[in-house]
Amino acid sequence: MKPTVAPFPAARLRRLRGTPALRAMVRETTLTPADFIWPVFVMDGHDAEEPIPSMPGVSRLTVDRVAKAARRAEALGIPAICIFPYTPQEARTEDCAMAWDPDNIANRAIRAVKDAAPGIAVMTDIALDPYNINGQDGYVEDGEIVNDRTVEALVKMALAQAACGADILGPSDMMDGRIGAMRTALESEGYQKVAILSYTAKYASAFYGPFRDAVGASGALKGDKTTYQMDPSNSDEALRLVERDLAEGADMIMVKPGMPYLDICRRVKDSFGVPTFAYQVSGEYAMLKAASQNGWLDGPKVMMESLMAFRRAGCDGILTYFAPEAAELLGG
Ligand SMILES: NCC(=O)CCC(=O)O
Repeated sequence: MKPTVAPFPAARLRRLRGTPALRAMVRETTLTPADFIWPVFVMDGHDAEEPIPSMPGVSRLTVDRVAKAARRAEALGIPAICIFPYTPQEARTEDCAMAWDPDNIANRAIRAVKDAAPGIAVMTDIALDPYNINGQDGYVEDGEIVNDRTVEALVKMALAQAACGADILGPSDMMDGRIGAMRTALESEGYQKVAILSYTAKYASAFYGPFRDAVGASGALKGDKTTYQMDPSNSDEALRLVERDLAEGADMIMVKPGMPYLDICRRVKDSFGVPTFAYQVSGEYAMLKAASQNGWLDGPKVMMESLMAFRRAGCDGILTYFAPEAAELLGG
């Protein structure tokens, strides 16, 4: 559609920007607390939290405090919370068996949230990195991240999370074939209602640094993730991945990181029209927080502007550490 514009002065585009009422009338994009998924970090212990220095305002929470956070999310109108476990280095192993232990910290948090706030959708993370001795998302054999053996482990992890009541599984590992393998296993084990929000276009990004501090992976990670996460130079490849994940049974797809990849969000939404999410990752959060703490940016304003940008780029929702703060500002 080509907009019609009369010649000046018949057309003065500033007319509709003249007052708050006129601006509200012609606003094209909306942002509400229902657009957010709130990622939270869970750690062992009771009634405690531990601030994450590289993510000002974000703390790791014990399971009981995650349950409290879920009640807060519910009160604010945030529909979903996403759980990430913190694992100390000494608890990481080569076989990653803790990943599918029904009593690992993430699975205990899923159950606690379902108990405390049954109206909230619980999303999980599926990848081996929180449990892996070398911080990689897959098993490492002779220096290589192996695909098929990793997928078998991820399926076990998915089933354990589904058994604990997870509503949305978030495979973030970028192995090939994992969506199909999980979907088949979920169907055959009676978990037909469990949704998959696939981390489909997940780029090998330097913006994940603070997250690795948060989950205890910074010291653990050996090498990088460039043999499985996407090359930041690529865009067509993201569309092939979306097509593949949808064909394998993903219900929703994600682009990650967010702000530097809004072009990908727009292409994905325009090409497929499926529920599309973006992850405003830890580094994006840290940049905005650090600049606002220094007085270089207006924190609340850049937060809201950045979140609106995701919606304008076609995203149906945003995983963001700003979720509670933004929801409060929106009057949630
Ligand atoms: N699998 C989840 C992540 O890698 C999150 C990254 C971030 O927030 O930086």
